[in-house]
Amino acid sequence: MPVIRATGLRKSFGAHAVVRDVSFEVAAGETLVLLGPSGCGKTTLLKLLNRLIEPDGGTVEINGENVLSQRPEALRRGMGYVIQQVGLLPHYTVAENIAVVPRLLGHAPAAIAARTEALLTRLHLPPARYAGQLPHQLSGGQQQRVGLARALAADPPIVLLDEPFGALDPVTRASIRREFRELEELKTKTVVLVTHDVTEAFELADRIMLLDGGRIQQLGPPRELLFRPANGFVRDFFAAERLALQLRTLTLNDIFRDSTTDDSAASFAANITVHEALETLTSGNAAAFPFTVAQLMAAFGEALQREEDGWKR
Ligand SMILES: Nc1ncnc2c1ncn2[C@@H]1O[C@H](COP(=O)(O)OP(=O)(O)OP(=O)(O)O)[C@@H](O)[C@H]1O
Repeated sequence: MPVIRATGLRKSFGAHAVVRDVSFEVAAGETLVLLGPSGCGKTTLLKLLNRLIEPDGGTVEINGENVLSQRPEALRRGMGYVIQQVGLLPHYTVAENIAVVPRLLGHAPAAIAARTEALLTRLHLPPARYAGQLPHQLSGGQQQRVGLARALAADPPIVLLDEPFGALDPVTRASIRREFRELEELKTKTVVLVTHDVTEAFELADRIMLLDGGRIQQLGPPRELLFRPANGFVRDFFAAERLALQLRTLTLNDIFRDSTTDDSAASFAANITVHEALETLTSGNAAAFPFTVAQLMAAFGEALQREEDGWKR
């Protein structure tokens, strides 16, 4: 049974239809990324899941139960929620901010303290230094980490994230994203994440839902949207970053799979991406793999050709 099942969701503001007949499922432990241009309805769709917005039509079921049969407060406590503006309480310390939901749930103070400490440590905010600080004493990136810690504090099985790295510069954004991806805490959770950043979507998603004008244009694994676009909108949406996305999507396994030039794919981690291998090879570690940059790029070119041919067939 899917953890989240949305069926025929519709929402208008006045005459403006913002979400139009949207249906999807999210499996346990899956990360679904809602992607699309500004105003396409991503945030509205996310808020329909935790009843911050009620639909005009359609249903949302969480673990098979219609959300309308649950009290909104109870529902939201089972779903961590991170908003773009972080929304930390300015007069609460970092630790107090993180403890808000566990306190509401009546968790024991000692358990809350232990959990707060563990989360701060994992998010690279040493508790001895940061637990007692106020939000305004932190950088934007640190505040967003606290926002994430707060969403995870009560250990909710579902986490909803609306542009969680939105306020950051690109470099900080990329590094926090890496930490986020490696966070043990999130690997077991069902995550729905909103972004308009294509690279972010490709790095984090198990599946991407690309929206335009309140409708799903395509829903599938990143490589499917890239290599099998369902329509012109999908193709155009990724056009500007196509090569970068292909480098991040194809793995060594993919490009050396049918290759006669190299059959030693098994001798290295074949599930790393071409992008990662290139970074390693060009950062002074030329002996890291049994192939050169030129051989890697040739194999990559051949793999792209195979994908294109497969598409034409
Ligand atoms: N409460 C509201 N009242 C009226 N219109 C709204 C309301 N909330 C959202 N809208 C409109 O609905 C449309 C979709 O908004 P939404 O925030 O879901 O888009 P989004 O894809 O998340 O965009 P962004 O990436 O810019 O945040 C927008 O045109 C917005 O102006």
